[in-house]
Amino acid sequence: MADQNNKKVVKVYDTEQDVAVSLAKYVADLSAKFAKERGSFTVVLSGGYLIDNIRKLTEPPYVDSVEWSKWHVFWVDERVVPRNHVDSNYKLAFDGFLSKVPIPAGQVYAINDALSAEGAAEDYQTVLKHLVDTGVLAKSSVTGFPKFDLMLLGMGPDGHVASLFPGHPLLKENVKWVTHIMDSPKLPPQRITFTFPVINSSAYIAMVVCGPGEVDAVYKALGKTANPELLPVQRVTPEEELRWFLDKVAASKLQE
Ligand SMILES: O=C(O)[C@H](O)[C@@H](O)[C@H](O)[C@H](O)COP(=O)(O)O
Repeated sequence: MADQNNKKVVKVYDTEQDVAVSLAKYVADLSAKFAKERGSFTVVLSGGYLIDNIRKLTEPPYVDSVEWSKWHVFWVDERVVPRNHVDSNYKLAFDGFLSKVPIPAGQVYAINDALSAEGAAEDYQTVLKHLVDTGVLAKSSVTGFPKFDLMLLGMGPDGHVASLFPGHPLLKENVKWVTHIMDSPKLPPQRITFTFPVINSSAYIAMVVCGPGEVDAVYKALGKTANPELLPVQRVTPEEELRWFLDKVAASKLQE
């Protein structure tokens, strides 16, 4: 299924293993493209199952063939906990991915865990502004917001992406690049998150959803019945391509 108008591609694979294989190739191809075109590759991670879904990148051939030295790694959202806490998205990514590939430590932009939620969001935005000024991070000529090369996102059962939850006032934030939330319905409650203008200024987004937990949300987001109130995930419209990676279980209602 491909929709040229809004640059959305929906791919359904038999198993989660097939998703992981295809996702690794997709990421590696984009890494090669941006390393060649821009000399750097800016990749945004989320928490949840996504880190497990990208595990094939830590294995041959990718662990040897990807130009890891060009990678700059960011988080679309982070929980306000110490970096070694079990709830930390940084820890999740480090244990499952970053500790297994040779990305230079100075190119991994963790959230400052010594600050409050508000302070950490401001600090992260300052880091991003500096990287735009130095040309590591591109800037969208359409929106003026930073333009990440690739965001790797998951979706929650309520259709949330990053820490942007249904009905929450933060969905409307259109000035800040990074903001904070003190009342996240998914615990822990204090988080920092990219805003929609930043998410939607990115070049490519992979939306990775496998297993039974999000069957209804996938159907609401992609099914034929129009959903009167847009889920956060339905507001995701990157500049080049939004590609859904689903396994058959997650897509089961779509295929009825
Ligand atoms: O900090 C977080 O909670 C994540 O970054 C969040 O945005 C996640 O990607 C979705 O909630 C999907 O989570 P699952 O993959 O666990 O369903």
